[in-house]
Amino acid sequence: MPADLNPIDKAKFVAAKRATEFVETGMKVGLGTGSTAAWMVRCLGERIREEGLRVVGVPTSSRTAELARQVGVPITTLDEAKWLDLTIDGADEFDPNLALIKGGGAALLQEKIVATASDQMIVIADAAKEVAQLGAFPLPVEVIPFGWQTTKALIEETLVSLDVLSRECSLRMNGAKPLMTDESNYIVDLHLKRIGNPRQLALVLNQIPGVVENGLFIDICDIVVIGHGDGRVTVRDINAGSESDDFVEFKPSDNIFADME
Ligand SMILES: O=C(CO)[C@H](O)[C@H](O)COP(=O)(O)O
Repeated sequence: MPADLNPIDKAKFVAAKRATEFVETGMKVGLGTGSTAAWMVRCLGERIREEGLRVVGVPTSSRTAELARQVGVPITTLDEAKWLDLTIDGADEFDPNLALIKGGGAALLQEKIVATASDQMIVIADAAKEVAQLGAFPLPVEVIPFGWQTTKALIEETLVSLDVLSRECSLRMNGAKPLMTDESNYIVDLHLKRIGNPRQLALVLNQIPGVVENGLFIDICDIVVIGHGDGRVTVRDINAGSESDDFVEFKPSDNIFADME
């Protein structure tokens, strides 16, 4: 077991742990992807073992599916579950309206499908992910491999016309080869100026032939749980217009690190 976590991982852990308190027995839960979502899956596994919580998860990536199996979270497919009570996922950036940039872990397509098929989406993030305006984090766009260079050129043309392009878009690589998503697509990362109108950009991008989905999540996230390195957690609910702070005890059990050994 790691002796201790660095402040960022601690912040991710406490956000994840606090968010799992929203999960009740009998729920169908979308399981996000990424390092913060991985803590949430581990914390859910712990609640299943220790409290007998009964849930079924729908993973948003093959990586999350593997972790869920390892830590004892039962999983099913979205087609089987059809509609979910809750999705808990990480984000690369969130703004004051809880618009998000996601896809740093290349799972944005399944993440958007699963979150949209949920009554509620909770984002878990360390405080560094909060921004006044989206756009510092490169915006991931999933494209089909066929003609990807043409698609990329069309994306850049569109970004120039909207005056948001900062520099040339890049194809995400995995070593010497293009990174392949779980759906066998590519990811093009868009390097942008700050995004003035994320809703417009999301719509325009998805109209370009070859684009499968973009990493802007607009009007999908309901609650953000923000973790801080000292164990403080802020819960912001956009629909209720509320915000509250509390502390989550940082006491991960030895078991929770089992999959990391
Ligand atoms: O969108 C995602 C994966 O596609 C992740 O949720 C996002 O990249 C945040 O990851 P992390 O929690 O590791 O910072």
